[in-house]
Amino acid sequence: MRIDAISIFPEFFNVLDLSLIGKAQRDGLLQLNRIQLRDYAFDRHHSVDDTPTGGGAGMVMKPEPWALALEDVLASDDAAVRPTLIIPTPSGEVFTQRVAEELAGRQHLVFAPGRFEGIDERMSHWAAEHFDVRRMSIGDYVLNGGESAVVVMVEAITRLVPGVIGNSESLAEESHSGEGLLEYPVYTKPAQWRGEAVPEVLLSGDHAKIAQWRREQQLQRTRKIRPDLWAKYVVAQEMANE
Ligand SMILES: N#Cc1c(-c2ccc3cc[nH]c3c2)n[nH]c1N
Repeated sequence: MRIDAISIFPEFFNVLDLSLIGKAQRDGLLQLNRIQLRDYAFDRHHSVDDTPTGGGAGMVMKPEPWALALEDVLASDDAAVRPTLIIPTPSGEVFTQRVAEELAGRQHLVFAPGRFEGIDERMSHWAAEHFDVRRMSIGDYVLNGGESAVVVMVEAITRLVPGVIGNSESLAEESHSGEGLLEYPVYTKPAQWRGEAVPEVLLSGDHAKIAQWRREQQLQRTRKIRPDLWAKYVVAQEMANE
């Protein structure tokens, strides 16, 4: 998988060189290119923003530097592959595990995190001629820019690429995977810690009972903590039993 991340703060993505995603890059499973947007602004100050047409507070990012950067990405891409352009925005579709699973199957992802009040709308209209454009939000809260969202999405997506996570079995038991239930509580040594013991069943060696306890914990947690996910789970169970 090739990933291009264009930003006025490309160093923001250095965190992706750590841990498993960094190793996946070194192993050749992922290619992560960081691109400085200001390299595509040719005035004396390499300015990438201007005042909002129609008035209003703040500044808006000009479309031209983005188009020039994206054209360079296209020029260095395999023409047979139509890249997916992900534009982080609070007004986008919600990024979920399902979306991460979908995008993990793509060959080439390009991220365009804006700053200021956002990017001139015409950029995404132009880009739609050359990319599959997805305006994406990582949640209902407001950030100062899209770079944090890119880090979140890249981690959620790339960990699903075969070979990136050593133990792919663990993916199936995680929150929001498979049936959409929350994950069960986990414990390790010591068996007794500051007055609290590990649940007895986990020490029993009875794998069937342990699996049953873990399943019950998933159901109880999901019902208590995420009634929205619980409702979806109940409907899915009813439909499966029809
Ligand atoms: N994704 C996402 C976002 C953002 C976001 C994205 C881009 C820009 C550019 C300026 N401000 C931004 C906020 N806020 N909250 C989210 N879930």
